[in-house]
Amino acid sequence: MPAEQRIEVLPDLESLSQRALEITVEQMELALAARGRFNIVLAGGSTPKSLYERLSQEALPWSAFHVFWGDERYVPPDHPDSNEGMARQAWLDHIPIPAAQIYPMPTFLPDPHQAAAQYHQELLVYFQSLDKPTPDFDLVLLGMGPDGHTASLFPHTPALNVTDQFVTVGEKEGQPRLTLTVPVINQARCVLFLVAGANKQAALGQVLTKTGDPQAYPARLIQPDETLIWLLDQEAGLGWSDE
Ligand SMILES: O=C1O[C@H](COP(=O)(O)O)[C@@H](O)[C@H](O)[C@H]1O
Repeated sequence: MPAEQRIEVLPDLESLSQRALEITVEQMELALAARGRFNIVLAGGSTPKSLYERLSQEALPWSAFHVFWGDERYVPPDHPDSNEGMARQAWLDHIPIPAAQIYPMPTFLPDPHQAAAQYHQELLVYFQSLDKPTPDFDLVLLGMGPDGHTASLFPHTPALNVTDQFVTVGEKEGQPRLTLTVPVINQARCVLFLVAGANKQAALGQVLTKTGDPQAYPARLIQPDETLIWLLDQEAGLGWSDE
């Protein structure tokens, strides 16, 4: 159960993205004040694109950013489905984050299991250099699909139950994807869900009422100890508000 949990419903995707920008900057400020760097995990899919475009227009202390991904389709970065490619085009290509502080998932390797193991190792080495045995990200951005999946944690798949790795192989319609595992996401200081569109309403009902089976609605598995924020647009969040 998160120490702080809230749901905010915004009129549309643009206002949701603006609110996500404000929260990202708040979390960045907290992280910089406490630890001098900001470890952020990016979501894929379509919803975060407008947030990334807004970030590209900001003047932030980019040299303190360390950027990771929560999931990736097993395609090269110049493929239209690539989460890395989308984030670079919308945001990262336009601001001076040092290249060495951007940590894409290694989809260039022939075997996704090998890639998951390599990204696990990259995270282990990075966080050990900060004296942390396991990743404790400052902010994890997540989306949610109409089926209740988040990152590439799809309903009724083995990836949901992986607890001994930071990264594993998810699968959608026979296509492999890389994904952070549930324990790693739950160890973040703040998890911020961005959910837009009427086609998410039914799954949200299962996830937010806590009645849904977590294996059927994997977003239910995301319960960080510290802060969990849901930003919903009006269409997705009809009837939802914690106020
Ligand atoms: O497949 C994916 O979709 C989810 C949700 O995407 P959206 O397009 O509905 O915003 C996303 O969280 C995940 O990263 C992505 O790979």
